[in-house]
Amino acid sequence: MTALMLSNVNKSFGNVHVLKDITLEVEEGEFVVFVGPSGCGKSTLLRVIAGLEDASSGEINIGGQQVNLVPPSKRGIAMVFQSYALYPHLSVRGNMTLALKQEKQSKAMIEERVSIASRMLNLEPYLDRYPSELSGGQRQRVAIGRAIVRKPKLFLFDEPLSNLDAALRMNTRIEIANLHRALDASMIYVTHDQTEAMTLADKIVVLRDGRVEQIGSPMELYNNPANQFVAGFLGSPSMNFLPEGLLGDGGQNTIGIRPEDLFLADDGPLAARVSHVEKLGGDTNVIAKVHDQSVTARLFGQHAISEGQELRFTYAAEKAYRFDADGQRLR
Ligand SMILES: Nc1ncnc2c1ncn2[C@@H]1O[C@H](COP(=O)(O)OP(=O)(O)OP(=O)(O)O)[C@@H](O)[C@H]1O
Repeated sequence: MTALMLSNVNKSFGNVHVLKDITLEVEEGEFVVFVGPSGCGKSTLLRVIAGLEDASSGEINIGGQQVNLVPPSKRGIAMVFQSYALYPHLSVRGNMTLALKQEKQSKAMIEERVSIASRMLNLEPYLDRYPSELSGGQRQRVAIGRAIVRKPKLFLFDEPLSNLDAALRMNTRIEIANLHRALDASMIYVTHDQTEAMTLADKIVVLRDGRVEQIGSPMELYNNPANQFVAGFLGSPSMNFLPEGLLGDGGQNTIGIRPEDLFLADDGPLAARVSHVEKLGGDTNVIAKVHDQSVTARLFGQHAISEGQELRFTYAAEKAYRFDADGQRLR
């Protein structure tokens, strides 16, 4: 069954058209990530799905039911916000049980659900603490616990990890992946962070300026981007784009080469002058100028390369992407 279906959803604030004809599906049990640059409409789309904003037109279907006119609390969804949005005057247990109490669920059922969720999230020692007595990571786990106990048909996460430091982000990312596996729930997750998108998603939806640019599995999008925007958006460091003319091919198109597909070669076609080197230990990122174009090469291992050095790079022809003047992929 389909957990969520959006058909031609539009949203305008006054005369600002923010979401443009969004059509997509989330299958039951699927983990779908929305990515895109700041302001492209990710949060607005999530809020329209949750019912916190009304769609201006189009249809929203959750678990087989059209929900355009159904209030948020009746949509069978639970949302986890970046800001956690916990009630400061309620304990962890109080925060986790509030919605169930409001739904007048039985005491035994509430106990059982809190017990299962707090065990899953390692929150058992903290049930009687208040949010102010918890770390950022613990607060985020409470916010997730509060969503889990409601057994929603669909989980919505709005940049849940962006307030955490790098190490905690990684741990929490792994916890969310484990949680998804354990709950077998349908989840939609908004993020800026492409590592989160690539590692968590069954399916990524790339948005740009309120439109869907491409939908696919992380590897489909990485290996087969439909256009220059998607090619440049996924991958870190980003894909290099060079005018075809620079590579001696004479055409007017743009050639895309990923940093990991550039290699040092004395007779390589790309003559470059190194402008910056990032030594990461396992890898070395070399940022260099080819004529006036900046390119980044990600070389495996450690290299004695320094600023100002002249190098030549090569690449395998089958690893090069071609885009026309409008940024559409040429095959
Ligand atoms: N209530 C509102 N009234 C008017 N414009 C709004 C409102 N909410 C959002 N917008 C506009 O809609 C666009 C999309 O905003 P949204 O917050 O959905 O983007 P986003 O992709 O989530 O961005 P970010 O990654 O920066 O959080 C922006 O141009 C924003 O200014």
